[in-house]
Amino acid sequence: MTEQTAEKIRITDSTLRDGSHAMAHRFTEEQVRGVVHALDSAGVEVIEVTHGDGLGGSSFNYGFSLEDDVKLVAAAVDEATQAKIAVLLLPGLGTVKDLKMAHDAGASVARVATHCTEADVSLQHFAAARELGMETVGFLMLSHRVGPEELAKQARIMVDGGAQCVYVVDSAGALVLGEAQERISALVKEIGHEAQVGFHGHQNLSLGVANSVLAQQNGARQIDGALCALGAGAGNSPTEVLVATFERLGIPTGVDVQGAMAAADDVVKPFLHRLPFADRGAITQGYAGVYSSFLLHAERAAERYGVPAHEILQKVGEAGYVGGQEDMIIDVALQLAAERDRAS
Ligand SMILES: C[C@H](O)CC(=O)C(=O)O
Ligand SMILES: [Mn+2]
Repeated sequence: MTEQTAEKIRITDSTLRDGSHAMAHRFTEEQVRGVVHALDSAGVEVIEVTHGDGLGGSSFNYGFSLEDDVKLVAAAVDEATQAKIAVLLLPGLGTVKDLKMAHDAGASVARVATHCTEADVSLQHFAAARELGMETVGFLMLSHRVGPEELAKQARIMVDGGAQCVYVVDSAGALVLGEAQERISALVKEIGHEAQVGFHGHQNLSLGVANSVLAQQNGARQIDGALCALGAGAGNSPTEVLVATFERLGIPTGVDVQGAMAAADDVVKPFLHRLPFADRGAITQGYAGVYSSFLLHAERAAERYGVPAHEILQKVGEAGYVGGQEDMIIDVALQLAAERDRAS
């Protein structure tokens, strides 16, 4: 083991939020308690618990949750001894009222997510979160869609609005090494003296962990992961791999590597029906820059209309659809089915 003298980074585990996409939002209270107990015991400091699309996400368009978000947040808070419980909120989907209810249930970190060019819609949610005394984190989704300078300007808007950290969110798993690095550097330059910078990776091109290491080397101090990579698309950077890799690099995370590996293998793996995997659909998401949470929606449309999921995702990428436009997946599937019928 290398001697650890570098600045500590904070791992936020999103198994119980990004993993909700991969679980079709079917987490039970028992699963939430088991995962929180294991992560908390391993020393993970922040655990995110919400519907995959955040507070208020349970709906026809995004998929209904099995259990109410606030009930799961309360269970997570009850189970944790040291970890803070975070919630995600997409303005317009989740409201300030939802945030207050999550706060009343014990959530202490508010992560407010917007499309990478729409930071201004987060302002009232940051103000409300700060007023509630919550820690605030901004999430700039689909960060590959704009260049580093524009992304840094959006991060500035979030920080001026009350964000204490802003994440480069590689929602499509599309950022390739230097592309992640230059976005992190631009944010650190713009907001680094006032706020932290974070990185949220997806494994569609299998670069989540490598991009996270580059993010840390370029000044990111908060990094997201999920046990067994459980997340949308090919999943997130696996928490257990992140902590093992950072330990080998001499970067302290405060997380016990054996504890994280046990949490993945003994707690999460047994309830998974399918392990996140870079199959043709997920790779297409990274390659064509498609929002990872569109995967299951595309697979369902593929089955319903008899067209390949990867073809739907390729077209969705070409059209540039963003989170919230899940209904367009059906539209694309119908167009492909019509083309197929004309051709035959
Ligand atoms: C709502 C999204 O799933 C947030 C996220 O994790 C991402 O964009 O990636
Ligand atoms: Mn994600």
